[in-house]
Amino acid sequence: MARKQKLTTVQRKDQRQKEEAYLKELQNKIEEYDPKVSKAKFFKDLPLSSATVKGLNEASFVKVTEIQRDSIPISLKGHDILGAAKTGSGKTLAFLIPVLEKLYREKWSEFDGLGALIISPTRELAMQTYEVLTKIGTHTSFSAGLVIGGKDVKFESARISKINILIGTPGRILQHMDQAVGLSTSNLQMLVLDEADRCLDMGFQKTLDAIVSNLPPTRQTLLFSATQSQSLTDLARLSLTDYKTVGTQEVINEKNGTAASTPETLQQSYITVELPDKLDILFSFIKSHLKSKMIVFLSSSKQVHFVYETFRKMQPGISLMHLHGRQKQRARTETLDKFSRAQQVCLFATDVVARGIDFPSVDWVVQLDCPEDVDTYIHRVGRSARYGKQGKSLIMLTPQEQDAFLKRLQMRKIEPSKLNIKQSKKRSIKAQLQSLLFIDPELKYLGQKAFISYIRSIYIQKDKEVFKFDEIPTEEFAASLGLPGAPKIKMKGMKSVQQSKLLKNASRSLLSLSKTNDDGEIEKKDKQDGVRTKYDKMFERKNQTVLSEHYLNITKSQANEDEDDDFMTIKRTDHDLKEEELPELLLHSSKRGQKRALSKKASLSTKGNATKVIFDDDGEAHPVYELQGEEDFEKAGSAETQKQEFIDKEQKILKEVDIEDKQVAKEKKQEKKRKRLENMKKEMEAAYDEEFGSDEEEPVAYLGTGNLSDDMGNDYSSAEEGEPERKKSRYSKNNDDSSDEDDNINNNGVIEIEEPETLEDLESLTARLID
Ligand SMILES: Nc1ncnc2c1ncn2[C@@H]1O[C@H](COP(=O)(O)OP(=O)(O)OP(=O)(O)O)[C@@H](O)[C@H]1O
Repeated sequence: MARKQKLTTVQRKDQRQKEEAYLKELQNKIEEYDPKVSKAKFFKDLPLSSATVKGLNEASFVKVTEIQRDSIPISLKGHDILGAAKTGSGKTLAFLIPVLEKLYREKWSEFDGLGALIISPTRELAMQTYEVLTKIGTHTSFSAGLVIGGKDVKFESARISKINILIGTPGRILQHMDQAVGLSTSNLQMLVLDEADRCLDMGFQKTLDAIVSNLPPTRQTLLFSATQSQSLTDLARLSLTDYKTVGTQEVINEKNGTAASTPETLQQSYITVELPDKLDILFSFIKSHLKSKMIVFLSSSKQVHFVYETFRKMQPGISLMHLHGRQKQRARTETLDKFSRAQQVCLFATDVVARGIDFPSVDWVVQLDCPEDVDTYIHRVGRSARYGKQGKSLIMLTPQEQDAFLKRLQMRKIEPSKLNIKQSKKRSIKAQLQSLLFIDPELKYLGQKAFISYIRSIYIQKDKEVFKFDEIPTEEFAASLGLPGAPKIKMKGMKSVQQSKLLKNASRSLLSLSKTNDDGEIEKKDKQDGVRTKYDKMFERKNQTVLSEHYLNITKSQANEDEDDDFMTIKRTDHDLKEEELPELLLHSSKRGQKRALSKKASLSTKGNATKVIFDDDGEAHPVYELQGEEDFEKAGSAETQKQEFIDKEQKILKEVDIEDKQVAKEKKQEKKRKRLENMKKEMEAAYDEEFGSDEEEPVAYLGTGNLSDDMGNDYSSAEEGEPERKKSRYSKNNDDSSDEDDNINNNGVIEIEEPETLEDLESLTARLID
């Protein structure tokens, strides 16, 4: 890069004036721009700064999409937006570009703090948005940060004050707001709620309300989704002021009931399958689409886990992956990354990736389990046929679900075509599953969990016309998973699911579900006949830790995997059941917890010393000596001897207790010392990171050069048309500091940025920028 000249005061003044003039001109262009008249085709046709256009072009974004063309000019004018456009139509850029532009025009710098807040319902979506932002923002001077949980809050807090654009999930953002250190929202210019209706479905209403109430009312708010639900309209009413609704015609028509809001390039189909045949059909489907990239949606992480583990063993001939909200963040990120890059692969997933995630070139979206509503259907199938590409979707509907769900789809103008299964292609895997589960207790256990979570998922559904709990063929379904029988789910006042069906007309309160057995585990079906295998005995044991380490890894570890914020687990919380009414699905508590519960010693320790008492005729309790006759008393020795014996005994106890107390005090002291040293170490590390940057994932990235001149494609020294130079950011990646006091202009400090391809690239880029 060319070495820059040191600027004189006059030159700098001149630059500032040009900068002012440039920004004024940009503002005028925005005001004059009429989206109805000027139908922009390219980003350069929109009233955008050259820094943003350059960043977009370098990221291969040249032509605008419909939602971008229609919404960006309105957002630039400062209006609040309720934006709706089909899946894969480019909504991310529709809100990121106005964010960058707003801060650019406000000449935002690191000293101005947080300028924009972008809230996403899932970690995956937040990461993806962050990635797009860092791609297109390379010619701006802002810092961007990602807070999604799964990281040390203190670590994030220490850096959050430097962030201009913060992207995160609702819970984690509120956590930072509550801590009131670092994160100051008083200057906030823009709030973006991406897939806001999903946040509401996941039960984040209160969190969102709390976040929004902390923000200055003067801010601009953009709200985007591919579906327009009532909850979204309600949220819009609460959080937007005088907003404009922007949507592609299809979404508006879809609302009017005249067009579907699924992409035209998506070929949609359905098949009718009895619940017990679903896995057979899925396996056959995968076997006959080995050259495809597909996502299979299931309704719970336990089902995902089970199908993934069993199908892996049956080796259908294609690479299999799984992703759900109960995995560790690292595993989730790795799978996202691998799946994005793979070409022939099958991903089993929950709705954690149903919304917003932009996987390239997905050929098939298969819905093994019926989604909870049409919106979820639209988002799931929207993982294919993105940005005008071709794609296919298949939904398996049971005869019980079919009519009602197809009716729901039809009301939204979605009419998938019926597929029939070729008998020649159909093969049953039931026997294989049975033998797999027979020889592998781990799989059997996973199967039981999958069974129960499916039953539970049907039970909690709101739409009772589609999801008919009492028509589930439980025995056949269990057999289809390879289980020897349907695990009993015991309910309060009832003995089994079957019995609950007998009471299907009883009020829901009667269906309050009780704990299953002493361990909170599913109750085993009585073995009336047959020989109990060693595995059966194993499963009957209370202490499941007898199972292998692998078992512990694949099951119990899940409980700990949610790390510090279980809000990240995708789950519907707006069903109208109370948690305690749901079938109990808990695994045994931790090993230590179990030991503690079973330990006699531990339980006695809380009860104090036992003292023998005698009850008088009135039922009053007295110490033994009070009601003892004189003769009996003297039998035990003279009063003096008894007194001495008593004193000796008590002294002995005191001594023992004293030793124990000293030991406890010593341990406490050691623990305190250890903690002090640990804190000191942490402080030193933090100070070191502050000074030299950290190897860990850094939640702050600096997007551009901080040099308006550069960003506008002009070096001041060669600027003919006088594009001005912008004030330098201390954190800009370009280290050439042309402040007049500083003679040490060092252009060798320029970091060359390759386009990040993977999340690891992005992380290392972030770390390098900080350095
Ligand atoms: N102007 C553009 N030029 C080229 N590609 C684009 C453009 N805008 C978006 N894309 C690409 O289209 C794909 C879909 O974009 P995006 O993820 O923003 O869609 P979306 O509308 O947010 O979808 P969803 O509703 O599923 O979240 C992405 O791969 C993105 O890179």
